[in-house]
Amino acid sequence: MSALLEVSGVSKSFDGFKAIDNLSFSVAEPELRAIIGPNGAGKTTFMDLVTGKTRPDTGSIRYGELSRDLTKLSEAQIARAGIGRKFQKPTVFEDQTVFENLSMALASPRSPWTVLTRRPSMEVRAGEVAERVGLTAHLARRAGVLSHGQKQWLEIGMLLAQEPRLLLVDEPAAGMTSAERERTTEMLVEAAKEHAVVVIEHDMEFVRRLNCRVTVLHEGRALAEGSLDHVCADPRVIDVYLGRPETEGETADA
Ligand SMILES: Nc1ncnc2c1ncn2[C@@H]1O[C@H](COP(=O)(O)OP(=O)(O)OP(=O)(O)O)[C@@H](O)[C@H]1O
Repeated sequence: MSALLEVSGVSKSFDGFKAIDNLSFSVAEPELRAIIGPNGAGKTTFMDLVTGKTRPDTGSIRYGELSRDLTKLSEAQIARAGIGRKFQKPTVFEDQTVFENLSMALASPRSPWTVLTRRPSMEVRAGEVAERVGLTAHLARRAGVLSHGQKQWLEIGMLLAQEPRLLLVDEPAAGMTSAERERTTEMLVEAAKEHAVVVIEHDMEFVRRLNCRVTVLHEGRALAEGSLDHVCADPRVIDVYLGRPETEGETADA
């Protein structure tokens, strides 16, 4: 495993308020990483910085073998470089079928080398992606009639179809049933065998099932990093996020 993304000494202020404060963070390829932390810790801002939606005041964000500085690239260039982002709310084309949604995503691969290689047909590839996200039986259905969880899976599928190297996923479990949450963890664990996957999540059971390295953000800094058990035992993490057992247990502030 080598570092795919290397964030070094990044700070970002909004009207004098430091949302990200000298943050350093790296992710390997492949790797599954969870980011947890209290509201306002800077988790979304972190994703905004990596995807070019927000520019850092200081620091560098390097990516890939050529260590390209993402702070110099546009959002579109960053997406084309293989960084996919899933926002909290699903954004699928509700009037199109699952197959059509996946086909549209497949038609615009992010990685330049995918267009140079001979590819199986759209039907085959859409079928493969649908299987990865548990939607094989729903290919002909309109996306609008899917459950919330299925829409989230479809969007994950649309991102996977574009063959990202780094996938950023913001609170995928929100609003899902427990069965859907379980299926989603399996999906992300599977995806992280090939890609770098960074997941922001408040649901601690979900994070536990991801069984991966966890970074705790607090006031724009990485407060702790390691296994979930390791960070959960850190008194600083208990103070700012988990709360003492007699008050909140592991529920955090979801
Ligand atoms: N565009 C902006 N303008 C002003 N302040 C901002 C902006 N974006 C973020 N902030 C502030 O930066 C801080 C970090 O916000 P951010 O949304 O990154 O936190 P978060 O960890 O994602 O929180 P949550 O868990 O609630 O989503 C917050 O205090 C927020 O109000």
